[in-house]
Amino acid sequence: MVEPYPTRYPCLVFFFLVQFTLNIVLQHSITVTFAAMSRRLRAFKRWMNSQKLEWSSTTLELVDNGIEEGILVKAICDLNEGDVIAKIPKNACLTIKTSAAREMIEDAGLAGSLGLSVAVMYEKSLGEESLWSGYLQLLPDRECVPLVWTLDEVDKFLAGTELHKIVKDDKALMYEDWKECIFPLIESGPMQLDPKYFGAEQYFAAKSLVFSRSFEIDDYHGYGMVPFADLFNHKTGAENVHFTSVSSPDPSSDDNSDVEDNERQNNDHDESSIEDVTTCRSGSPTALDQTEFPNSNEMDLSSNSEGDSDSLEMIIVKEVKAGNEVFNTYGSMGNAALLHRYGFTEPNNTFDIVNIELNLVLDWSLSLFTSRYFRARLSLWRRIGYSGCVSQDVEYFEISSDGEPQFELLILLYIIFLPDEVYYKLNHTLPSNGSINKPMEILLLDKRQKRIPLETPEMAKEYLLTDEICGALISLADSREASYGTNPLSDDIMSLSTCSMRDRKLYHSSVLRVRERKILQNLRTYASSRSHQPKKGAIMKKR
Ligand SMILES: C[S@@+](CC[C@H](N)C(=O)[O-])C[C@H]1O[C@@H](n2cnc3c(N)ncnc32)[C@H](O)[C@@H]1O
Repeated sequence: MVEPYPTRYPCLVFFFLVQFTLNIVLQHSITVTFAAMSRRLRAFKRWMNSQKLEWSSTTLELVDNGIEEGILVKAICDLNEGDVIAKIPKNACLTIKTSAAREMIEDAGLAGSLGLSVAVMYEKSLGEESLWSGYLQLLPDRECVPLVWTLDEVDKFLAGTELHKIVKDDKALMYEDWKECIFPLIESGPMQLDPKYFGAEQYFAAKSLVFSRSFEIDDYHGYGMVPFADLFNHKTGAENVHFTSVSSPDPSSDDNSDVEDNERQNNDHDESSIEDVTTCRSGSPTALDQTEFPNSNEMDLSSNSEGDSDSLEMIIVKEVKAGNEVFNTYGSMGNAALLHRYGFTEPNNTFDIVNIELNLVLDWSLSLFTSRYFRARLSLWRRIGYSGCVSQDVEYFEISSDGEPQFELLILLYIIFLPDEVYYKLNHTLPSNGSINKPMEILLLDKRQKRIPLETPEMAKEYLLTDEICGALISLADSREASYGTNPLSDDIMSLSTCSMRDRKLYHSSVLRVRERKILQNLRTYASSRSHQPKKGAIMKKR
């Protein structure tokens, strides 16, 4: 007879019972978690109403994917260019000026991202009492940017990448800021701050939110946290909304408004990075401490000056079909900059770059030339008017995602390889100071029996890429690659393919590492395809 239950296997019954109960508990806890998620969204919506923050819930859907993945914004119906999708009163933005800690922050002389971080910490410390509690409860405690990783994680995940040193410097500099500016406020400030909310760790957490979510509002408010506007995710070069803090009398009648916005945004970038130094591209990360507010958030948040200049507007700049996510752009950034500031990367980011430090060029040159020789050639390069990019006192050259080296590096290598007679001739004919009009024509003098078109760097490149220089580029790529350790790129690619995106630190640092190593591979291909000799560095007698 078959027994109704397999009582002969009591252990098995027990096992099934435990598993059944566990499943119910697990399902319940998942439901509870997501219920809590939508609760936080409901609370936020109520808060927006209380602040007269206008948006249409029949046009846009706010989707809560949980603490890890956060919120995203979807279009419920087709959205067309020019549609205003939100109107945000400036008073609803959390800034130094609007915070209850304004007096303390201003009296302590704190401004910029440091002051705004203190405002965020203060409002968080007020809990339900804060005017922004309905907004703050929606935000993660911190953004998962490398700044808030432990030092061990920074070493483990970022070794060799463009971010390794920068993040370590960030952490040290920001700790100094905290000690110098915030610790005294806890000790003897006017507001009896609770140390539990104002420690170094809380400061780093607030700073991660400020860097990843703040926007420039206007001259009076400066940068601030802009509720609702900060819910849009980023997509490089494919944004749907614009957001600008520039007030124009009537945006619809201002034909130049787009141009002006773009110019302002570019200026924002210039202020905060090294782009103005040379022809450096935009993918390079800079220490957060130096960048102040890297997020120029290019969404169109225009001051509405028709009747109420106290509000900001978000406008659709590229149509969105119903059901699709509505994206913003945080700017044109490589993965190092994206990971640094926002804690994520994009798989095929064309703004990716790798840097070759001038020191690496020096190290390579010492295998062929004396240090005196290198310094003399470097000095000629500078006298002609060239320099690399500079960040935190480090001079470097960028290699773009397709492996193309920065023009200034090619010139430096060209000068290093100039035959002595040409070098001496050049050195003596050049004025000792003052600018040189046509440096390329001077440089390529020895090659100019026939006319060489030098109107653009592109034209000149063909003449600069000698076999020696191509060999040097390959050697430099090899030296830069050594910083990633001894495992081959294929190992990194394999581990990335098996890594879950939910493991954010590992996943995004792996994307960064693989992309950088592929750029170095592209640099080798770039050099090999232009050289006529078998590659593997230039073998020369030491001069
Ligand atoms: C201004 S918030 C955007 C809204 C955010 N998703 C939320 O939950 O509120 C910026 C953060 O969103 C996330 N994010 C934005 N765009 C992303 C993307 N393309 N891929 C992955 N994460 C993204 C990152 O964590 C980033 O620091």
